[in-house]
Amino acid sequence: MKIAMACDHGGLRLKNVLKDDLEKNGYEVVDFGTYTEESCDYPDYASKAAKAVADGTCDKGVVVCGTGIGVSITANKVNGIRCSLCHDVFSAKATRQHNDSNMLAMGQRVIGEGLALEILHAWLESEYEGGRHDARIQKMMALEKE
Ligand SMILES: O=C(CO)[C@H](O)[C@H](O)[C@H](O)COP(=O)(O)O
Repeated sequence: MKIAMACDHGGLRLKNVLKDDLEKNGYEVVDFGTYTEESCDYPDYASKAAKAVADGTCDKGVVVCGTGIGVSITANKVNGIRCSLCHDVFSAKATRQHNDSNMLAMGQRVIGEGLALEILHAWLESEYEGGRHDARIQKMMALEKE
């Protein structure tokens, strides 16, 4: 599975921890930056990862900033993206099972690395349940066409 990743300066350290873990576990990572701690603007990087997921270049995406909020708002502006900001394992599982989330956002200034790794794996390893959730997702995505 190919994972698009991106961050700003506020999420660089956590992104690198998550990236190393993904690569050790056999995932292919495409890292859209940023690559240094120099202050930058999260939309410049989160948008690239989101577009790579939306156009099918990558299967899923993981984005990180200080809070996770800026990167998640950015990613959700791209058509086809359902980016979920998760700081607990229950939500990470639920958003895959119910929302068929295709991107995960987390905040380096909010949670520690251990919990972030648990959330990442819960999210990646949970499957969409379909059924009653299909119509709800279709209604959400129809808003992109209004
Ligand atoms: O978008 C954010 C806030 O919701 C992120 O946390 C950013 O990383 C943050 O705004 C960056 O802040 P900084 O003071 O420029 O480091």
